Amino acid sequence: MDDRDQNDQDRKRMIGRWRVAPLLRLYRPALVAAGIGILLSLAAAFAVAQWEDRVNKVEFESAADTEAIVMQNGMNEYISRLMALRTLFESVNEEITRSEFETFSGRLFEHHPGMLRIAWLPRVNRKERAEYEAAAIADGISGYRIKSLQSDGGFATAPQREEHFPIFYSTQPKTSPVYGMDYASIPDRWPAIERARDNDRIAALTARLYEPRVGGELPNAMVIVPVYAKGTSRETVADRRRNLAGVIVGIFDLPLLLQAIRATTAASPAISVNVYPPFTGRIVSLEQSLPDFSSSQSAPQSMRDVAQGRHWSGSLRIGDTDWQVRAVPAAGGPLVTAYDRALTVLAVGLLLTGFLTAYLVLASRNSRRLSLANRRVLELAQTDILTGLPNRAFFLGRLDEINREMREGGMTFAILMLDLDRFKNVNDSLGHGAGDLLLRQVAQRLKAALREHDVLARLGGDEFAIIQEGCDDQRVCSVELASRIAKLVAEPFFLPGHRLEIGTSIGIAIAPQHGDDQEELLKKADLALYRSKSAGRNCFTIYDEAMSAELEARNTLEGDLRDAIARCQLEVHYQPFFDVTSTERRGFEALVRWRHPARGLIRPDQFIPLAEETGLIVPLGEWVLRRACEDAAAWPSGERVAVNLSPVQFKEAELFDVICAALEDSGLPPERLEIEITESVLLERGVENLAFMERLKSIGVELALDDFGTGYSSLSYLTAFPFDRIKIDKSFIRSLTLRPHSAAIISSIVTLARGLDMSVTAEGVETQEQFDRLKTLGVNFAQGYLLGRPQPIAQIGPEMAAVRARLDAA
Ligand SMILES: Nc1nc2c(ncn2[C@@H]2O[C@@H]3COP(=O)(O)O[C@H]4[C@@H](O)[C@H](n5cnc6c(=O)[nH]c(N)nc65)O[C@@H]4COP(=O)(O)O[C@H]3[C@H]2O)c(=O)[nH]1
Repeated sequence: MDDRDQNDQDRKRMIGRWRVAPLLRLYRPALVAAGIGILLSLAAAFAVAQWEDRVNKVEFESAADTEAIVMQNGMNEYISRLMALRTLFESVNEEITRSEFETFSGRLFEHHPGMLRIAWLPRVNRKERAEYEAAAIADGISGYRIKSLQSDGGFATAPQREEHFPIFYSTQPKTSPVYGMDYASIPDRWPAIERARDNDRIAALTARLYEPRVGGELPNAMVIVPVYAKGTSRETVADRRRNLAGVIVGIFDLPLLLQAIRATTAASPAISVNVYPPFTGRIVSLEQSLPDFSSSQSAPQSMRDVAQGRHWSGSLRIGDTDWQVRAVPAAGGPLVTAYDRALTVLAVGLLLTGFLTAYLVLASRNSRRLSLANRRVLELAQTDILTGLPNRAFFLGRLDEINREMREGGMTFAILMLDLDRFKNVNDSLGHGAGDLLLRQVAQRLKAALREHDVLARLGGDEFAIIQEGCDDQRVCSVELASRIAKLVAEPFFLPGHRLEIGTSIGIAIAPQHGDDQEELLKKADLALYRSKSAGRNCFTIYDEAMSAELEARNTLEGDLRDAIARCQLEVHYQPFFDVTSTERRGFEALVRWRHPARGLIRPDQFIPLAEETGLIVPLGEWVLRRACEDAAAWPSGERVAVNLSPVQFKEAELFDVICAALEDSGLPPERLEIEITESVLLERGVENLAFMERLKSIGVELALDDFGTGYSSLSYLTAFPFDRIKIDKSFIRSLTLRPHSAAIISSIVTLARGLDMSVTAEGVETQEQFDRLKTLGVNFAQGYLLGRPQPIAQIGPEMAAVRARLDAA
């Protein structure tokens, strides 16, 4: 795994703390919609099903009502035919002959297919028995005799009794054995005859035929119509018993009868009607005797079936009995609730739910994609591309979070601000590619020094920051970490072809001790860092309150400095420099002073860095330049003025014009102006600065390399840039008489300068001894307290006289 992958994972781990979102939560809207949709669809389908059911019920009951009325009318019609036969029997004077009976019955059969059999059973008393039997035989029924039905189904000659009701006429062929069968001898039929007789009403019962119709296994409806003797009274039961002439028996094939009625009345095929025998004292197994009068195969098979499903109950009056009628919707017919509308509603509901769910799933997916993309953008926005570390934005966000957590939890944490020392040099000398490589290596080392939950970020450039938390003693912990880091970063780095040594300055602020808001803590860590930097780099500093006081003082100073230029509080002092050989004065270096109304005279060391940081050096420098040119214009023509230019001024595009304007306005010849620059100017913008220096040289201005020996003192600068003079820093001069190798260095500088056609000025010459040694070493010019301190312009004259005397005496 390379560094970038590792960084990627680390970053994801950090950012991942707040980005976990379960899939279920993502699809929650779709799932909720699906759930609600299914429930609503089911509820709507259920409501529609109920409604369909109600509508069907009403339709079914109305159809069943109609059907029952039609059946009753049809049955009444059959009964009325038998009543007509009774009328025939009761109205004629003569006895009805067999042929008349057959003719009448034949008509009945013709129009009423449900009429299975008709018979005439005269009332025969004991005395008339023989006469009747003889008459029947004479009428063509051979062997006619009054018979009683035996339990084995056979016949025996009926025993003598008071009265018999034998079949005399019948629609059966004359050869049928039923002729002569005495109904008075059959247990269930005799009571029916008695009921009919006593009540003068048609009695009805279920009966199995002695000679069943082929395939007719179901009981038939038998009706018994009493026939009384013509002209006799039937007022009282006694009258009726006395005057009964016989009974007409009609046997209905109920299935056929009802089907015929339904056929002729165009009954609705949507219902199936079943008729059951009336309840009687006998135990009748209704399940077993269930007749199915419908044509449907799938009709209910039992009363229980009927009762369980949708059904209609009524009765069919046959004679003196009420037959039970049950109607059910014909299977597969229109009155069976098909629930097609409910199913349609359910299907449409589910379809819509499906569409909505699919839409929400897609929308959720899209939003997830979008949020992932957003997260990626956020990750990128919070990542430093170069090192893969979190960037400033992430750091500040995290700092805010940790700050809040800590405030609530009452714990502490530390911020460590890091700034690499001399990184700029690497960038400038080896190029940005090398600088980038170095930053990556630094990032890796820093990461290695941290625990997993510490936050490390690159804030930009060569600035890194760390949040360290979770220590018992945060101060001790942060110091340990800072020293570990300082040591790690001080170790050499190896870039292709280069071994580099840098360092890091660290500023530490501890929360909540040093503040409880993000801005304050960062400011204090920065202050501490600033202190580390000014303390000599590759060290760490913990913030203390004095730093803030210092900052405050600095801020005040900055404000004052802004006013200083406008209020003419700045002064230029001049320090002379002399030709070492001739002891002739060659000119003055212009050194700015600030006459502060409260603090008195302030030296440039105390405000130039501030002016450079704040950019005030630009107007300040221009003011000094103009003043120096103006003052120098009045000096003897052989004396020059040297003016310091800050690296910050070098970045100003108008600097050349500013110098030209100062020369022009003052009338000072350019050859009498010397510009002093430090090596740091050469470190950056080398090409541009070289061009600028060439331009100055082209108009005659001289250039001096100031403070030589304090910075990098790269000899390559001397050859690359067109300097006229090298100014050896006073630190060398100070050690000149103390350390022998200082003299050797100065000697080589002099040799080098000569070779490059440059002159050498020694700064900070304070003693005669130094002066003499410099003279011996071949230094061209000397400047220092021995020769004259920086003085206001007004004091230059008297001072100079004293100096001259001193030099001459030497
Ligand atoms: N100990 C000791 N010191 C001596 C002796 N002879 C001269 N000096 C001091 O050495 C400094 C020489 O100036 P510098 O190296 O250009 O160093 C200057 C220069 O870099 C900067 N500076 C002064 N004026 C200006 C200005 O107008 N513009 C800019 N950009 N920088 C300025 O401030 C620095 C300090 O200036 P000063 O405080 O005036 O300090 C001056 C001067 O007073 C000596 O014998 N012994």
